[in-house]
Amino acid sequence: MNTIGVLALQGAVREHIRSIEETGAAAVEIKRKEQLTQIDGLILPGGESTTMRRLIDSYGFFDAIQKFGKQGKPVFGTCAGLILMANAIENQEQTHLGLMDMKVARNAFGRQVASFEANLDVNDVGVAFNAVFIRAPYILEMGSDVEVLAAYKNRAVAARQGHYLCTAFHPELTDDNRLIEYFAQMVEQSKQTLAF
Ligand SMILES: NC(=O)CC[C@H](N)C(=O)O
Repeated sequence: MNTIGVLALQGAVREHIRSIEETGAAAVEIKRKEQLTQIDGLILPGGESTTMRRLIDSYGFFDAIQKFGKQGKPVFGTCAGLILMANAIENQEQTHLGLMDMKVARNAFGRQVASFEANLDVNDVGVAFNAVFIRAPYILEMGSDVEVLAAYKNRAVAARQGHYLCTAFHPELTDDNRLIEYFAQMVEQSKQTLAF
């Protein structure tokens, strides 16, 4: 059985744990970096990216997560997790894990529409997702290795780069598990590849 961890320093952890379990994979809350060796894929949840970054540093996760990704193990960032994965952030000098070749804008849909839901199709995954956006970022620019999977009002809001996946919205807040199932398949494929 595959085991998927959720970085459990801050943010929407419990909802991800539930959705992972519903795919049939084992779910673990990751609170110490040593636990990363026990999982096959990692989710970086939504929350507040600057707070999460502070906690990543204080618990010594920074190098450990980068190493996890460089080993070819899948990582899925939702909302603040997407910001953590980007290698550039608009109007901000500090970047975080830099796993994906993309520049993101934070709180990008503006104050009036801080939270909203939209009906989205996600390439490779399915149609008619009820996507929940909460003070969401979007992807402004990306390298040629990054494939946009979904857009809202012409803004890229879901993308994949090899074994890295990100969404600006929160799939864990609905009971539509197609995105987490897609990630679980990425985890299964990488496990088979890495075994050889
Ligand atoms: N729902 C979310 O994860 C919001 C992300 C938050 N606006 C940030 O910049 O980190």
